[in-house]
This record gives sequence, C-alpha cells and structure tokens, in this order.
Amino acid sequence: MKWRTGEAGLRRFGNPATRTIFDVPAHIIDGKALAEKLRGEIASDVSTFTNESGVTPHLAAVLVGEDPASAVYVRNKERACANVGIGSTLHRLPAETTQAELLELIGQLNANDSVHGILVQLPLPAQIEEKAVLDAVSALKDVDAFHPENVGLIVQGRPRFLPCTPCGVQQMLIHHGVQTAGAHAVVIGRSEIVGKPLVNMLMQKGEAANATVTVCHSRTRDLNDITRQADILIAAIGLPLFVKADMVKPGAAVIDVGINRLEGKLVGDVDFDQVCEVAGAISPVPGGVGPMTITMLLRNTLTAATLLRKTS
Ligand SMILES: Nc1nc(=O)c2c([nH]1)NC[C@@H]1CN(c3ccc(C(=O)N[C@@H](CCC(=O)O)C(=O)O)cc3)C=[N+]21
Repeated sequence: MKWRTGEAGLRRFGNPATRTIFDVPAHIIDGKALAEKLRGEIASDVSTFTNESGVTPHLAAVLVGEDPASAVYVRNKERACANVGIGSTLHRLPAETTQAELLELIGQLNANDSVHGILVQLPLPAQIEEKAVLDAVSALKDVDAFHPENVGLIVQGRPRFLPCTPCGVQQMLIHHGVQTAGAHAVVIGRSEIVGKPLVNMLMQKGEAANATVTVCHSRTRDLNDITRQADILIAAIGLPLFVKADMVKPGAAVIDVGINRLEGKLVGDVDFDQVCEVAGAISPVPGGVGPMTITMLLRNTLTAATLLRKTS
C-alpha cells in the first residue's frame, strides 16, 4: 500500500475479527501486516540457505531475571524464529546472576559454532553493567547491532547488521511510500537502541535515508516548534501519549516507537486518537513498530548465519 502527501479521504482501520473497524483520516502504516509479509520472504530465504548449506540459522536469547514483559517479548521472539525455520535456544538466568556468570555464558555462546546470533534481553538487573555485557557479544553474532564495532560501521555507512527497531522503521517508510530523501525527519529520543542509531541511518546516503535529520530529547527547547516542522516525525521517548495533535504538521508521517502500559492497556508515545486527525500517515501501537522489530531480528539472524559461514 502506498501513501502520498496530500492524499485525502477516510481510511478503514482495525481488526475485522474483533469488529473494531473505524474510519480515520490518516493512512495507517500497519506494521503487523508488513511484518507478516516480510516474514514470508525471510522464511523462503532461510529455506534456501538451509538447503544450500545444511545449516539451520540459530538464535541464542539470554534472559536474566523475572521481568514479566521481558519474558513475553522473548517468548514472542522464539515463536517468530520457529515460524520462519530459524532455531532458537532460550537461556534463562536467575535475577541474582553476577556479571561474571553472564560473561561466562556469553563466552560459551561466542565459541559455539552452531549459534549464529546472540541476543541479551534488556534491561539487565542493576548489579550487571550493560555495556560490559553488550561489548562481550561477538560482533559477528551481534544481531541487535549494539556492539561498538557494529555501531561504528553504521555511522560510517557500511553496516554489518542494522539495529532491529530503527531498521523496522525504515522498512515501514519504504513499504508505505514515504519519501525520505530531502524530507525533514525529526526524531524525539536519543537512546542507544532507537534514537541514536535511527538518526544516523536516516542521514546516510541510500534507501529510506538522505533525510535532513533533527534530534530532539528531554532538554530540547521549544520542542513543539521543531516537531511541527517535521515531514516525518518519529516518537521514541518512552512517555505514554506524549505527542499531541498540535505538535504535528498536517499531512506528516508519524511513526510511534513507544511501548507503554497505561491502565492495563498498551499505548505508544503518540496520542493516536488525536494525531490521526492531523497526520497524513501514522503507525499504531500495538501492531506498528513492535512486530517489525522482531522481523528484523529474524533477518539479522539469517545474515549472521550467512556471515559466519563465509568467515569459517
Ligand atoms: N536486546 C534486546 N533487543 C530488543 O530488541 C529488545 C530488548 N532487548 N528489550 C526490550 C525491547 C522491547 N522490544 C519489543 C519487541 C517487540 C514488541 C512487540 O511485538 N509488540 C507488540 C505487542 C506485544 C504485546 O502485546 O505486549 C506490538 O507492538 O504490536 C514490543 C517490544 C524489543 N526489545
């Protein structure tokens, strides 16, 4: 489905199964549907790779502690792997695991030739230094693209892996016809996981890039004046319903990276109900960036298996 600036009319949005269909003015950037389509393509690529090499790509996921949200995410990732023919192993460690114990496990996974991708689920318990752990993951198995070597390659415009959430956002822009070249993209949020890499990727030469990029964060003055200039507005701040209609230029494409629980409901960083009246295109939560993040993890695991085969 394509969307172009200035397109008018109401769009149908919702889930026919639950009869929650309603009409909204903005084009809906449906991450769930796109994720399903791309997972079909990944499954076919995995099958080709496995037939040619005799190797089944394998993801090792590490979960430390009992955080219920993390447990759900990790389970979703395992299921997604199985659905495209990627093997996975979940390593569950108790909340009181020491940094040395976690590093020991990562060392074993690095050395294990049948493991191609390693994912350490964040956040980690307070006694463990996140940077030390992420640095220890082999750069060739770093399917999150958090290792400094992989971050450096992204900055230089020659990525090995692209980080899952930013890459998912780019795919959503590509597949919905949102033109990034020359556009003003405003990213709210400067996290290592989303904001910082995404800003870097959007300003590179290449597909879903060549944008003029502005980074906003908690210390930005006159935030609304800046966000209102955005042709593409990306919300990755971690504050529920933070982006309101008066922060959005009419017709802009709005991508909501937020995952917040509010009164038992999952909501994004964008106040969808009001912003969809102003935006030209908007991604929902749930069903937006989340499913795309997992899809890009699957793609990266296949890439890792391909790379490790070439280097061994
Ligand atoms: N090393 C690491 N890599 C990650 O990629 C990583 C992580 N740690 N820690 C936590 C965050 C969060 N994250 C999500 C992925 C998918 C959905 C997702 O699919 N959400 C569904 C809804 C799921 C639900 O109902 O809870 C949706 O938005 O439609 C959400 C969140 C990956 N993360």
